[in-house]
Amino acid sequence: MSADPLHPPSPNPASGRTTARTAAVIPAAGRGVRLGPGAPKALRALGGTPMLVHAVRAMADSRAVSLVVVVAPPDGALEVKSLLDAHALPERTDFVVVPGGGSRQESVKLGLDALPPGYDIVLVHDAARPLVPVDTVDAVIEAVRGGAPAVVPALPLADTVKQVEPAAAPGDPEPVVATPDRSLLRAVQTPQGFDRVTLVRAHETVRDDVTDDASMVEQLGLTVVTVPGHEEAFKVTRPLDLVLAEAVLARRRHNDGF
Ligand SMILES: Nc1ccn([C@@H]2O[C@H](COP(=O)(O)OP(=O)(O)OP(=O)(O)O)[C@@H](O)[C@H]2O)c(=O)n1
Ligand SMILES: C[C@](O)(CO)[C@H](O)COP(=O)(O)O
Repeated sequence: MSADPLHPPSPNPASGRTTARTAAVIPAAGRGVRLGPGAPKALRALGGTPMLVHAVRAMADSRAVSLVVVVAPPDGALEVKSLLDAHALPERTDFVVVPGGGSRQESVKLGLDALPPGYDIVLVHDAARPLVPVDTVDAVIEAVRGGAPAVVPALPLADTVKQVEPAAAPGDPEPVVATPDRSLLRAVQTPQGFDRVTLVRAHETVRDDVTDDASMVEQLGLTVVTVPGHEEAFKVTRPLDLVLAEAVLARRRHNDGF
């Protein structure tokens, strides 16, 4: 049968397959240098529970997610395994823990390598985004099921953005060279969702250091699309973020009657 030019084959093998199985990879091997001294960031407490446990629950809360691969600090896989065993997690979800690498990108690749066959859709979610709502997770999965090979949750920017040149000497002011059109800029979050074949190809092909997985798919020349992100999916990066995360969690618990 010859190819139909009006209906080319979908670039996404998971397209339209509402039964496609979904796994989440959670890179959690970072130190959290910007958060300040202490345990590895993913293991620090938020509302008395390690941030990583919140992030794992956020993925497992989606009924579509049946496997979560946690990428632990390189020497902390056993500790992370015990931690997950000690916390109540949904029984319908399987968990795998693997040691991570020296960069986020390496850690995600190690998580992908540990994925068993049979999962066509893969989410990549930062342990450092413990409060992402399940509706955001499900919106990402739906968009991948709908045919997009790569999907990112995104929010408009609240601040005006300036492009600068490096300062002439440390401590000197940086000259502003441009003010990009803010209406066309987005801050992207996780989970980012992918058809598995595309994500594996991106990690095998792209050698540049990048800060998110979607940009690797962009480098393959494929289209990445956005779905609405959520303010509560923010990344705990600096100390003030942890204060905000505690406040958001306390409000949720109050609203839920805990
Ligand atoms: N070698 C690394 C580095 C980062 N990550 C993970 O990637 C996510 C990205 O969040 P980020 O705030 O960049 O985490 P850190 O790298 O830990 O932060 P910092 O740069 O402040 O050390 C985190 O869940 C982090 O654990 C990882 O799995 N492996
Ligand atoms: C993946 C990410 O969270 C999307 O916003 C972000 O790029 C991670 O960047 P970081 O420099 O590792 O914090």
